Amino acid sequence: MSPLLTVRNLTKRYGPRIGCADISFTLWPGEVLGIVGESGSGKSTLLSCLAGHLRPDQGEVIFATDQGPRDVLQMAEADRRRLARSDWAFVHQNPRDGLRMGVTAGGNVGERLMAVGARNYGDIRARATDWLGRVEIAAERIDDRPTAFSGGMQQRLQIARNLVTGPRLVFMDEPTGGLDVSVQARLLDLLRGLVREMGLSAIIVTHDLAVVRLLADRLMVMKSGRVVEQGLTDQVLDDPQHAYTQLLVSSVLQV
Ligand SMILES: Nc1ncnc2c1ncn2[C@@H]1O[C@H](COP(=O)(O)OP(=O)(O)OP(=O)(O)O)[C@@H](O)[C@H]1O
Repeated sequence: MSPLLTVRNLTKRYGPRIGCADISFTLWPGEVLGIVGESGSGKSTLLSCLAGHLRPDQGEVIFATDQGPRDVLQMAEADRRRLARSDWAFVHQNPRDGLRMGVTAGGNVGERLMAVGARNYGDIRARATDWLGRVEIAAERIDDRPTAFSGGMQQRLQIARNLVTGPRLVFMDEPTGGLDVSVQARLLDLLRGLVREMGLSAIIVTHDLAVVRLLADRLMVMKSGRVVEQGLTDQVLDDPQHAYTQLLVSSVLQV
């Protein structure tokens, strides 16, 4: 088996300030990597660089495309966009950033299928209905706009919109952030089911250790733009080696 994603020495500065520095890791197919750290540790910067939303200053991001491993950073913009559409998904913390609020729930899901070539209306609607069900949105809401949905429903719709095309790599930025605790628990449960069932490969940024405990196979702990510790999730959380991770785990650092 070859890696799905290989990241080498990724660095992004904002003027003199470090966004993230010298990040290297490998993601294997079917693996979920959690990235944790307090606010300002560089998690979002790293995720944005990986997903192509931000141009790093240095480094390599090698993705296993259908045509073999390619450095995403060296690709032509049009090729990278095509790859992002067909192979990747990005779940934003705020569903408004990942949904089209003026389009119906069914349209939000169906549009992604059309973007990768689906043309048959009946088929698209059937698959959209199926996916709404999988994220626990009643079929009768298919023609409602997300503006009529609660925050938790909007987030579940965003997840359906992102997973309907069967992406090979899913980026998630604080997927349960900004929701009530009970809504978070339900969403987390749903995500765990989908991750297992679909064998998803994902990179999840969060400051919530409960999220990574439930979803991530492996964990990367960031501080001041650098990785201070990485390993299997249970190992890192149960026996943290770095003093900063120990603080995070003991909840002294509430972020
Ligand atoms: N657009 C920007 N311009 C200048 N500095 C930035 C910018 N975005 C982030 N930074 C800085 O880069 C560092 C990493 O920030 P980043 O937002 O990646 O951290 P984070 O761990 O995602 O934090 P949060 O959880 O609050 O989103 C911080 O020092 C931050 O101030």
